[in-house]
Amino acid sequence: MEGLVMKSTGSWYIVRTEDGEMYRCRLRGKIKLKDLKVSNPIAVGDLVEFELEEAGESTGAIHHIAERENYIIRKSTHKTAHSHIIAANIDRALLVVTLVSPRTSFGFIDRFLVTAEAYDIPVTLIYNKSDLYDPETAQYQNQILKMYDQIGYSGIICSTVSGQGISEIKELLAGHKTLFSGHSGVGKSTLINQLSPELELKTSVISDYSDKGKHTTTYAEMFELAPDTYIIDTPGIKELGLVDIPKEELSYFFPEMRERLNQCKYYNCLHINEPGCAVLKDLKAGKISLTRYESYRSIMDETDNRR
Ligand SMILES: Nc1nc2c(ncn2[C@@H]2O[C@H](COP(=O)(O)OP(=O)(O)OP(=O)(O)O)[C@@H](O)[C@H]2O)c(=O)[nH]1
Ligand SMILES: [Zn+2]
Repeated sequence: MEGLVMKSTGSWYIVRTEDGEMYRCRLRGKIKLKDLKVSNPIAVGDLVEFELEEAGESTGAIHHIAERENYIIRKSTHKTAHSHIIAANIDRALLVVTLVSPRTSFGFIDRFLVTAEAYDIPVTLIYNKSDLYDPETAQYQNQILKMYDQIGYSGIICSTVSGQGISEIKELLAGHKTLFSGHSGVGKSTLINQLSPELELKTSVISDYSDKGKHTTTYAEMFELAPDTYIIDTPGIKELGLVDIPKEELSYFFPEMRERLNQCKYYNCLHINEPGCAVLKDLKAGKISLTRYESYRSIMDETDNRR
């Protein structure tokens, strides 16, 4: 049988077949892990083949994992493994942010975007709580939306109170697997529940299956919103694991810098104070956003300190 992994803790996996049946599966024997040291060899979003342990039972053994298009990891809580795969085969990530109550920092947004670039996952920014904006904030919001849009991160302004943007988000999700992320309090759960009124019911079905009273909130879970349309919720996952990017390569993960790299005088320009730097020139000219550049420098300092 074939199915899609809806939840993965590392010791068992909830697999959904095309007819909508759920199976609790384990790994049969050892599947080769290549060189990646992870606590869960199979992740949410993986397509797997499995066999029923016994005819008529709802437990199975997985014997094959289809090759992944992409995956995203975080640091593992296990002592023995380096990382935990949050999800695989993601079509798009939505980062829910807010300008008010609470305000999401540019640093957080840009770290998320760098990570997504590194994993090759397109991102759309969801600016929530627009019902709380005064005219000034609304204007500021438009500037920010435009700034990110120009470098390839489209945005949708939305509100779960007024309903603004909700249908646009639904359209974006249709037919895809979409990862939802965002700081606590931005309205991620409220939004997800509005996108699918039946979701709460489905959530409880999955937890009945797997949790047995134990609370494991740091595992991503996938839900079906509509046929062929899935969302991956990441409760309690604060940040995506920022892969360790050498500082010489960091600018490659900022699209607005990447497109200027071959215009810098030095091929190994770090865009800090080098003469003939195309990034600094366009930063001064206002063609590169100062907040983006500040995030670049701050991520670079962090990597320096970790080494
Ligand atoms: N005014 C306003 N409040 C909202 C909106 N969306 C959500 N909220 C409120 O924001 C608060 C946080 O919403 P949640 O959905 O719990 O946020 P979350 O991001 O899931 O947070 P965690 O559950 O902590 O991860 C709640 O009080 C919501 O009612 C919105 O569009 N406008
Ligand atoms: Zn440069």
